[in-house]
Amino acid sequence: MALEEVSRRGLVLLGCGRMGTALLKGWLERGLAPGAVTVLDPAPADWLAEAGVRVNAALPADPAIAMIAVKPQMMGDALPALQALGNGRTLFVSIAAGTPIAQFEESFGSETPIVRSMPNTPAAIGKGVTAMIGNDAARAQDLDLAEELLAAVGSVVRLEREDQIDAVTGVSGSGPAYVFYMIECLAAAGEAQGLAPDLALELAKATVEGAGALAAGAAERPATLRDNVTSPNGTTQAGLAVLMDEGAGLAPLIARTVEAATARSKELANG
Ligand SMILES: NC(=O)C1=CN([C@@H]2O[C@H](COP(=O)(O)OP(=O)(O)OC[C@H]3O[C@@H](n4cnc5c(N)ncnc54)[C@H](OP(=O)(O)O)[C@@H]3O)[C@@H](O)[C@H]2O)C=CC1
Ligand SMILES: O=C(O)[C@@H]1CCC=N1
Repeated sequence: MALEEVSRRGLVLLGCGRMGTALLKGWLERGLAPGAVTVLDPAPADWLAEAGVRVNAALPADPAIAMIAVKPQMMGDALPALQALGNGRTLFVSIAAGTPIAQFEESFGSETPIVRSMPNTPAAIGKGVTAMIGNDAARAQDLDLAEELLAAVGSVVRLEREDQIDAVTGVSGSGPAYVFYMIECLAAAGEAQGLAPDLALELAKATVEGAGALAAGAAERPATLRDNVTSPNGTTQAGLAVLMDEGAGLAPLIARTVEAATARSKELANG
């Protein structure tokens, strides 16, 4: 339904880099009309015009959505292009890390409905997860529209407070990169144990894919699924003794990783 409304009224995408592309590809594949999309980007990729998307064209009069997908550091340069849509019916949806709602209200007016969200790149294949929260001007139907749009490319959670988004960024916004690195490390470790590089990578990718799908679909908690792999005094137990070491294992490492990303999100918000 959201994609129908957006196809009718239009969507402006400010910044079409890695994350903007992931979302847009997800929406186009799920039925968003390419001609309803206006991309504003200084170096747009060729596929956009080829797909029928309007590129660096005039703003539509009353688009349903103005999506902000530029780097936090580019906001000052980029936001004026959307000025004309402020304080109107257009719902602004930001995906930018570390950019508070207050900054958008300052740019576009406090009557502007704004949703701040944090998606992740698996949205490109409909497997993203996005957390979102609206400002005071965002009415129930605005939040529903944002949620439906984001739900077209994965799952959506609504936050209670804006400051939760820093930790969300540290966990799920940045999280795909941690998992990709896990794949890299698993493959490299396989190579170190004598496997050919292609085989090690194939095994690592398939293992993460399969374990992720199993965890997502199972009624059991991940700890139970882990136990199911672990035979007493077997190979997994030997491996986990290293990975679950209290001081040097994965838990403290991941805790520090998420803490650093969360701290960086807060830092970005303070300029
Ligand atoms: N990548 C990710 O996994 C995620 C990113 N985000 C957020 O999404 C936003 C975009 O990140 P990401 O896609 O990775 O970054 P990218 O650099 O890949 O994309 C940003 C795009 O904006 C363009 N741009 C720069 N200046 C302007 C301008 N004045 N007007 C319009 N477009 C402009 C850039 O063009 P050029 O390259 O030519 O400068 C680029 O194409 C960030 O705020 C980030 O925090 C959120 C969740 C996940
Ligand atoms: O690295 C970043 O700052 C962005 C936000 C979450 C993922 N990428």
